Amino acid sequence: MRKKIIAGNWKMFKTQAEAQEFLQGFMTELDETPDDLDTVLCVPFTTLWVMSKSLHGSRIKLGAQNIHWEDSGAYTGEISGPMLVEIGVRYAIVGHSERREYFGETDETVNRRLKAAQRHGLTPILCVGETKQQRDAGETEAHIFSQLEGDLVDIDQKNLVIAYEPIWAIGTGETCEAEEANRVIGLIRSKLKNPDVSIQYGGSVKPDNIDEIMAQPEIDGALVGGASLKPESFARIVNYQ
Ligand SMILES: O=C[C@H](O)COP(=O)(O)O
Repeated sequence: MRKKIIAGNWKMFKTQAEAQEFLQGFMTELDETPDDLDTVLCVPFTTLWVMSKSLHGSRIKLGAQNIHWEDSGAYTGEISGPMLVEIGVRYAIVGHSERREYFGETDETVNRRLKAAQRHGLTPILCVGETKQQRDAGETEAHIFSQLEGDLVDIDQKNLVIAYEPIWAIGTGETCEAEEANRVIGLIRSKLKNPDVSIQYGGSVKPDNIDEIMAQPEIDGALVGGASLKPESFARIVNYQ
């Protein structure tokens, strides 16, 4: 059965003090979440530990924004599976378009990072999506299929989440129409071996569009950037109707 997963991706925002302040407000605003919904906060590495302590015993799960393919080694600036697992992390975003664009992530390194996450029992959230140029050129499907082909080589699809994030909708306020996101996510699902993989939509998800997004039959959740930074807006998203 497909699980619903709403994850906040804080990107490079919030100090430890700001993270704790967020949590106080967020917990107050949050309704009782249903059993089939995972709420996840993917926070910067520096706030993982304090968040892990604060979230102990709560139903909110912790996520990292990246993971290295090796368990240890001379990889300055990277973080490994054992380091994340030790402090209670459960999810790891892999292959976000910002990692692909600014930090040279390729389908091959994404594939290696996915394998590392699974090896350590973490659930990877694999991000795929097209640029505006690719969409305008009618290359959306071909691009996403090519990403999936490279990223998913020898990946166990039993412990995997995919996020469809059209790059042109990230941080722009320009949301992909819910029906269109539903269509692309259906196409992504048609390429998977396991039909029960949860597939999220990401890209300018806000309190005022989450209900329509979550009403789509193919969409199992959301990966939320900007709107996950404010307690009241992220709580409204998690409390979707
Ligand atoms: O990981 C989250 C996405 O990049 C979406 O970001 P956004 O909600 O600010 O558009």
